Amino acid sequence: MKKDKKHTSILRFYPFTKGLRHNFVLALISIVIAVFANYMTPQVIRVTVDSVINDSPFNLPAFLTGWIESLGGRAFLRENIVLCALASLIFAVLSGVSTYLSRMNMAKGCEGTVTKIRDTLFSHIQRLPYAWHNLNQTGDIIQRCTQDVDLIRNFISDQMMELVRVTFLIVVSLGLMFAMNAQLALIAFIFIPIVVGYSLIFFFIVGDRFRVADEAEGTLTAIVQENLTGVRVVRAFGRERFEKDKFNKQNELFTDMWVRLGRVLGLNWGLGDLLSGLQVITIMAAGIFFVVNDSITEGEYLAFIAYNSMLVWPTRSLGRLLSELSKTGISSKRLFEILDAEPERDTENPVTPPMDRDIEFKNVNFSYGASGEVLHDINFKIKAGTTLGILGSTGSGKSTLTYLLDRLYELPEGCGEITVGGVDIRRIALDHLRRNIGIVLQEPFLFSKSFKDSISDGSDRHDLESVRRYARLAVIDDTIDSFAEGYDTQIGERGVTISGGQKQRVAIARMLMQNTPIKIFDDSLSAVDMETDAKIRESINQNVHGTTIIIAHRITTIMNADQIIVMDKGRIVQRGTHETLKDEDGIYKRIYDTQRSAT
Ligand SMILES: Nc1ncnc2c1ncn2[C@@H]1O[C@H](COP(=O)(O)OP(=O)(O)OP(=O)(O)O)[C@@H](O)[C@H]1O
Repeated sequence: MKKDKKHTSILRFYPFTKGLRHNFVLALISIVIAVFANYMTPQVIRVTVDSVINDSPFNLPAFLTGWIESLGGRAFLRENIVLCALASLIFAVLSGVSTYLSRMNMAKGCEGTVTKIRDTLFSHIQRLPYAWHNLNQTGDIIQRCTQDVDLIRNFISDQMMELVRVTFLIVVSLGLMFAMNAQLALIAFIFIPIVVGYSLIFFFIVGDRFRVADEAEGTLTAIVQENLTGVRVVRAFGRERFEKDKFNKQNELFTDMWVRLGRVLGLNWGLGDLLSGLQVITIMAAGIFFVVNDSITEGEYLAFIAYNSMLVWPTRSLGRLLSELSKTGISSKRLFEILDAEPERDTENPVTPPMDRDIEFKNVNFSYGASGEVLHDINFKIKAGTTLGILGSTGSGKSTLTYLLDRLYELPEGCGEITVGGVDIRRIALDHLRRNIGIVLQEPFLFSKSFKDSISDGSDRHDLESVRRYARLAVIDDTIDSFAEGYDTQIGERGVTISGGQKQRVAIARMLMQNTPIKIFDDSLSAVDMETDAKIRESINQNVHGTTIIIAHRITTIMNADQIIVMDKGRIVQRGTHETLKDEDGIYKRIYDTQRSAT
């Protein structure tokens, strides 16, 4: 995947919060109220100890002192000491309710935002070019869409709120401590820049190690995914041991990365705890010294210790949050590497011409990149409604012709032209182009659905009878009926396993049902026996209309085509009909003779 050189900040996710920002604001307000309520309890203790139990004057804002005096002052509170406990209870309830409201609003805002991120990622991936998918490992993409999105979710739901809360806690704690005793507060404060400073150093070290660990995990996921997808090849070639070794090696590398990351995190937390412990002991000892010297009252000392413990925890959290933030930064960068990838686009003012017209390749040259040209000077025309057969050795460029026609790969300007009805396909709306071209691949992919849904592609427009009609054309009807649940039989992971040839025939039925004016069979009869191959071709010839391209290695599959081209090393080396080519010296005749003598 192309590495993003730009500074990618988590702030780039801000647009995804649209429509949910009120939830974040409410969560923020609730958190501030909760912090305020938390901080009031030590004040209640201080006033109770110093001014209700002892005789110090009420050190409170004027309006509160006035209100207490109007009730009857110290004497009234001593008689009704339960009121002091009630005040604590009110603040505890206020804190609980506000915490609940902040969590609830945060969950709404966060889950809504993450849902949008996931939706955007998924639909963006749908629109990314086929070439992008070929270049990037599926496992790594899955890992980014799950694990990295989860880290963003953690950031929004926990870290972001925590950052606000912790900053607010630190500011309020320090404010109250400075108001009570500036010297003692200064001692408490000195530790903060030290903890935050060393956390910043870890922020960069952790970020780097996390990136390496995350990439290693992406590779590990890709190995598992490849192994599961290619399970048949693994078994058939006895590659289990090789695959296991490959997995173990990557697993060890991945473990090693996390152990190294854990070591740094452990050091970070350990050092942080040590510093926090030192700070608490220092404040306790200094506080006692201040009480003995009458610089602060006992109530103030108790409140001070309470505020200091409230300060220690957020300061530690700030350090932890900074190291977590560096992980989030890496994850957001990895997600934006996907989101910034250029999707497939139509040209300006795309056209939607009729597609049941002649197809023409004119002077087409093509390469997949640095690997050299795979198509050289390709010229041919398929008259509308006729069939073109393509024969050629492996790697001669047959499939590339169909990729270009379907614009799975774009033919660059200056590399020739492909037209349908005289219109350059680069000007045709992609959606229109692909809706009008049906392709069956050699190894078709079938989703885990019933036979009926696989053939009708889940569309409700088709009843069983019409599905059956296309299954018959693809000579798969009898096979489907032989399953106990017939057309409702589930195929794939949760259902029956069908053979390669059966898969090809289901895919052919699916394509025929789409009834596209252009149909491509890319070596899609390779896994069926010759007799079935003949039956399928026969039924298609008689019942299906439109322009057809058949790529095959078997002469019998293409021999009835209106014209045949023979490809070799990216060039058309022969063209004609079966009748002309079978007698012409060249690849076609050689293959024909070989295959004829083998039957
Ligand atoms: N996505 C790709 N990236 C780079 N090179 C590719 C890509 N796809 C195919 N090629 C190369 O292009 C050449 C033509 O491949 P293509 O699949 O078109 O051949 P083919 O004639 O269809 O082969 P086969 O009969 O084996 O399916 C081959 O050398 C192949 O390695």
